[in-house]
Amino acid sequence: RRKTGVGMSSIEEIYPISRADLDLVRAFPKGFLWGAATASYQIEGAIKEDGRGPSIWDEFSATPGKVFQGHTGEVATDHYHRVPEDIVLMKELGLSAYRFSIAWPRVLPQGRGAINAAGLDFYERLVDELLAHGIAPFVTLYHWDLPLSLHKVGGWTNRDTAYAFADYADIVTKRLGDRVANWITLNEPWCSAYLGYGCGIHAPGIQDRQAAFVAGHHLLLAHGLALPRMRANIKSVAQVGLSLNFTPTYASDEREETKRDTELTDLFVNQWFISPIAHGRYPEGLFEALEVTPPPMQDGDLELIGAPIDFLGVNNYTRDVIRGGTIPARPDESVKVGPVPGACYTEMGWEIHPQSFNELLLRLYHEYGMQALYITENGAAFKDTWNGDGVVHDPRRIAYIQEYLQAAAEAVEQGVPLRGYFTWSLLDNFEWAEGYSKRFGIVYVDYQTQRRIIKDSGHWYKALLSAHRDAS
Ligand SMILES: OC[C@@H]1[C@@H](O)[C@H](O)[C@@H](O)c2nc(CNc3ccccc3)cn21
Repeated sequence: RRKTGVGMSSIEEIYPISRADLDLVRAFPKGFLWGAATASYQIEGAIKEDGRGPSIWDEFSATPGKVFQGHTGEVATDHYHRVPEDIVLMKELGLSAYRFSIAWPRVLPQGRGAINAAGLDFYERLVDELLAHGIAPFVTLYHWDLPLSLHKVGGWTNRDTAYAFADYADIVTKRLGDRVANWITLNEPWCSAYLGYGCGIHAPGIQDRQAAFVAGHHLLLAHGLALPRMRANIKSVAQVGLSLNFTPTYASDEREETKRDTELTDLFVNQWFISPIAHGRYPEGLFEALEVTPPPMQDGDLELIGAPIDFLGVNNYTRDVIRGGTIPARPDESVKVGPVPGACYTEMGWEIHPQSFNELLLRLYHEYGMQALYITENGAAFKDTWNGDGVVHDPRRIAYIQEYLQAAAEAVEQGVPLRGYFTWSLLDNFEWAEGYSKRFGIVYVDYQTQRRIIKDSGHWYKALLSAHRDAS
């Protein structure tokens, strides 16, 4: 074990940080939260244990052809049985916060009605263990694992599901609202709506654009209905937000059709959800561009949806470069060009482009008036290999996080109210339709043994977080 080459303090770690890293962390204010993120279906396993009910992802991943090599979340990283060791790992990494999601079907196996005490108890123990280790819980209430019984009566295309979500949020915040100060209602409703009901590559696997917009509205309504119920149960200092995914869109050339298609893609990918949340209205031209009719709304819906949030969770990984079609292509069919000369890509085929991350943060602050932002997901999948000892070299992930943090630091210096950063992900885990073929963790998981091995990026992240503590 050797001391860092240039650190200000005697940080003992396997992976040295650079002078540039030390300058980087100084850009972030005292109290900036450094964390890692996960989600229930991707890490817990134990899908039939202690009264958990089935979710749409249980059914979808068990359906042949839906997930890479038929992988499922049945075992995942077995986190359900490894909470104490995984929290020791978080402590070892020096995390000041941990973002995780609660599985709705563990708490309400039928989605509504009877509460599964063992499910609530599991999350209470998880929260108490985090607090005992000085790690702030950031709780996502919905990260895509909808109770199957609600899907059977329409899922997110049924307005009642929004009311069921508000009841679920009420139950969870009644139990944990005295201890959890950071709440995220929904993770990426765009993915739930469009990937789940529009193109169908995610659960429940429906291919119907109109249904996607009906589902999207009910997801937003769920958020809006839950807000007051949650605020009644949590401490006055606690904060509630939601996490939205953004993929900034750039024109590949100066042609008018390219500029038009780029703007329409931006409408569809980036404005669809932030506009109702920030401005209480859907973006002008969205429904026409997608050739759908406006989803059924009731009076008061948009006011509920546009109620103030305390922070916006920003999930960003990449950008899209668009080339215009000769006829107006629907934005969900826009032509994404690649590879971009000189660009680098992750294993997901996502371009590494920190500049677009910086520009996104500035836009969310200036155009949408967000008064507090957390990066609730940012990270990269690369071909990580483990040779059976305690080391996993992942220099490209270190470089990716360094570059994106540099872009975030510049946004902070430009006045963006960024309060924290959660890398995706703490652990390698079930990557939805890609199964276990894609590794995003700063900790490697050997799925044969469930052994956790901190990657070089985890050691580097630990040293960076320590340097920030020393510099604050
Ligand atoms: O793919 C990595 C993670 C995933 O594991 C998380 O559960 C999910 O919250 C998540 N969202 C994104 C970004 N979303 C996105 C959506 C459409 C195209 C590209 C990225 C990446 N990720």
